[in-house]
Amino acid sequence: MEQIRCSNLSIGYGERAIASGLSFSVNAGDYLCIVGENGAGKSTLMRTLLGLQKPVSGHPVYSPEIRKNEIGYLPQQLHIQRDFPATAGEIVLSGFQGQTGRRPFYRRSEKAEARAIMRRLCIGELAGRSFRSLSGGQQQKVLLARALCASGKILFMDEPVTGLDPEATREMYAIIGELNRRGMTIVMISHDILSAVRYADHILHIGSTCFFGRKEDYLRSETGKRFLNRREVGL
Ligand SMILES: Nc1ncnc2c1ncn2[C@@H]1O[C@H](COP(=O)(O)OP(=O)(O)OP(=O)(O)O)[C@@H](O)[C@H]1O
Repeated sequence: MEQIRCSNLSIGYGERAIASGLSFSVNAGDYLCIVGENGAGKSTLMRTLLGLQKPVSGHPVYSPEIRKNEIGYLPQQLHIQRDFPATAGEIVLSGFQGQTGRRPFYRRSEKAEARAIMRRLCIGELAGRSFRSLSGGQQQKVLLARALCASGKILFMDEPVTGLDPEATREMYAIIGELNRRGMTIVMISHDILSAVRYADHILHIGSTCFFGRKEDYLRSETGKRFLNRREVGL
């Protein structure tokens, strides 16, 4: 089932387009990686898909079956957010904030679900710990758990493994893979092209040349070959 479709979408700021002619679709259960050079507009595209940034022209179309509270977002992390003075449990629960409206408290069912999500990510025992005392990998799992409170169907992630050590990176990819196997649609920006082509089933490459399609076709395409070669020789 198709969940998102973009036809000839232009993204940018004000009148200025950063990337144009973007056409792609995302189906239920897809694992899509968005790749491309620095500054190509990957984060801008993700924010546009989430309705946080106005498109220059065109607009993303969501299936009517997708409700806003079924879409989770793990934004690119800034150091400043990591100093947040709250417990890990409070941070995870705040993922329900979009759904509480004016209600100044969380429902018992929300608390139970937050606990269940934390247990699923093996961070249940961190609930009472201060967020800023956690390691980078633990913090990222807490932020992923927070995003999962709001994502029944689609999870958007902007470079979720940046700054993590190899072990924490492997764990994050394993968790994301497991969520995808359970049916969650994954849309991820990745700088790590080798992991992108390892884990994703679809690739959207934006930049001076664009590509959208299955991973196998990306690997055979000129865009894909050029980008992978450049990365492998460390340019
Ligand atoms: N709020 C903004 N106003 C104007 N221009 C912006 C704004 N945010 C980003 N840009 C510009 O838009 C372009 C694309 O930025 P974006 O962060 O989307 O690229 P990216 O592909 O995610 O980059 P990176 O790989 O470095 O994370 C850049 O030239 C950036 O300077």
